[in-house]
Amino acid sequence: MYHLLKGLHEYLTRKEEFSVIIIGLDGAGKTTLLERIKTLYNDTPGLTPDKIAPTVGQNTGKITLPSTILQFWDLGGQRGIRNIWHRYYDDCHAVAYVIDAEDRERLSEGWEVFDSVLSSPQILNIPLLLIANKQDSPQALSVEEIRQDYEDWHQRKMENARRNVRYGEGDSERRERIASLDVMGISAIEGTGVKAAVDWLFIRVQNSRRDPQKGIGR
Ligand SMILES: Nc1nc2c(ncn2[C@@H]2O[C@H](COP(=O)(O)OP(=O)(O)OP(=O)(O)O)[C@@H](O)[C@H]2O)c(=O)[nH]1
Ligand SMILES: [Mg+2]
Repeated sequence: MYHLLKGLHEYLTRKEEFSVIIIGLDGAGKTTLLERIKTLYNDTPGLTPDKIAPTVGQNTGKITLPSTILQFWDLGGQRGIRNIWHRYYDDCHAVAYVIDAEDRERLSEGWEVFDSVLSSPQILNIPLLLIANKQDSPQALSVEEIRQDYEDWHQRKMENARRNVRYGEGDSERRERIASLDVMGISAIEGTGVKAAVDWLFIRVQNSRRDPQKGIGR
């Protein structure tokens, strides 16, 4: 009887686990965001910004929410490391793509990389959030400006590629995705907007079609 009740209790209090990957160019603030999430949700605080070095490989962090565990995978964004991202695509349940909204010079590079992420078939149907980080900086572009900058960049790319048939392949799906793209502004350093972004991921992974038991590393 004890085992039966224990089993029932475990079943009823079982938490589904979902994997979220955090990607974006080097210096966008991904690790600062991960550590901020840990500080906001866990008893043990994450690292303070002065203790964070560029990521070579990955960092992980887990938070527990009602009926759900979110496992974050913060992947290094340096050029030579980006080619490992795709290994995580098959088994993740959501993608957070972080943009440095302050670094206008690297926005195009950020969109180029973002565009290649969007064209990956493995993550076509999973929730994707574009995060405009560093909103605490007076130089940062706002959420609306970031969205506009991406749309302008994409428009230019389409015009340049008109004659390139290959770019047109699968583009209607990508356009659909862009039209419904959610962009949120945060400051990983100050913590503003971070809970709203986590809420977005939490709600969206619950509705995602991918099997929660499948996650990365399982
Ligand atoms: N002003 C401001 N600076 C930030 C913010 N988030 C991160 N930074 C700074 O941006 C720099 C890069 O932050 P990281 O978190 O290491 O960036 P990353 O995206 O993890 O970089 P890689 O690990 O190389 O891919 C650091 O100097 C951070 O302190 C923010 O919200 N506002
Ligand atoms: Mg990092």
